[in-house]
Amino acid sequence: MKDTRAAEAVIEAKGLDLVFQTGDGPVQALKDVNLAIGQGEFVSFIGPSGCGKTTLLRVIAALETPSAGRMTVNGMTPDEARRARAYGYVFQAAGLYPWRTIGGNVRLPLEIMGYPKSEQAERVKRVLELVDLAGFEKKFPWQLSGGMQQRASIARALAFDADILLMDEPFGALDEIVRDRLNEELLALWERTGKTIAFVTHSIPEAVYLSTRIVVMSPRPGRITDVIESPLPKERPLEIRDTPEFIEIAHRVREGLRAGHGYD
Ligand SMILES: Nc1ncnc2c1ncn2[C@@H]1O[C@H](COP(=O)(O)OP(=O)(O)OP(=O)(O)O)[C@@H](O)[C@H]1O
Repeated sequence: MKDTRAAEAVIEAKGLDLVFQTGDGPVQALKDVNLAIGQGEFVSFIGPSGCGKTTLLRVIAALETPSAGRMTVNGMTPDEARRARAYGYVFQAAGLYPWRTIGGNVRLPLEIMGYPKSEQAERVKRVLELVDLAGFEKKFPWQLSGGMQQRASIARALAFDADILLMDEPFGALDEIVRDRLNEELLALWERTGKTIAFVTHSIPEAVYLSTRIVVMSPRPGRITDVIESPLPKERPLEIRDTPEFIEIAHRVREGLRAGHGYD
């Protein structure tokens, strides 16, 4: 599939293959993945379990090494990009350290990276405000709801102000109402900051609501089967999900999932 964004791509995969050697033989987690993500895009990856969504995100983050092909992040290798602090990573579970306060958790990457103390404090304050957690700095994770903990983990990923945010099913474990709210907040944050976001989800409505582009993947071998552009405006109240345009894109995503081996 030809991609016109290649020229200004911040994340670019070319002919990417990744094979895991397991006790049961080789597993082709990614096969011939070609994709270019442009500056400021919000790209979701959707597909059934085992289609390689997490593996692809992990390749971007230098946590997995491809068997063939090439991944570049800001024109660098993923490992160079990691060292250049090109991205923040948000996992499915909030993964906060229970013995550290919310502020202490958000500050951790800044401590590791050796930011001066005064700048640490200033950044922690700013990102907690950004995710609407001002005033919760001294609380411990167990004193916060699941949704608030996930917001704290987003704040932690934002703390060093990377241009790229990698998010692996960050809201998968939350109930629908909390998830709706965090979806709205994430969109507002994306609009305010202009970051490039790569987002893994199992949810069709979530993918359609959030994304400028939806990448549909299929398993065995893990590959991209469809890429759907969203014509929805940047400004998206939750009610947009009832519009014919939204329903039409959701339908196309569902069809894409079906064509690539059934989702339901
Ligand atoms: N470290 C590993 N060793 C061996 N096989 C692995 C490893 N990591 C992933 N796999 C396999 O690679 C394939 C893709 O896995 P991946 O976790 O990327 O899929 P996914 O689309 O994110 O799935 P899910 O939606 O369940 O999280 C699966 O078959 C998985 O079992």
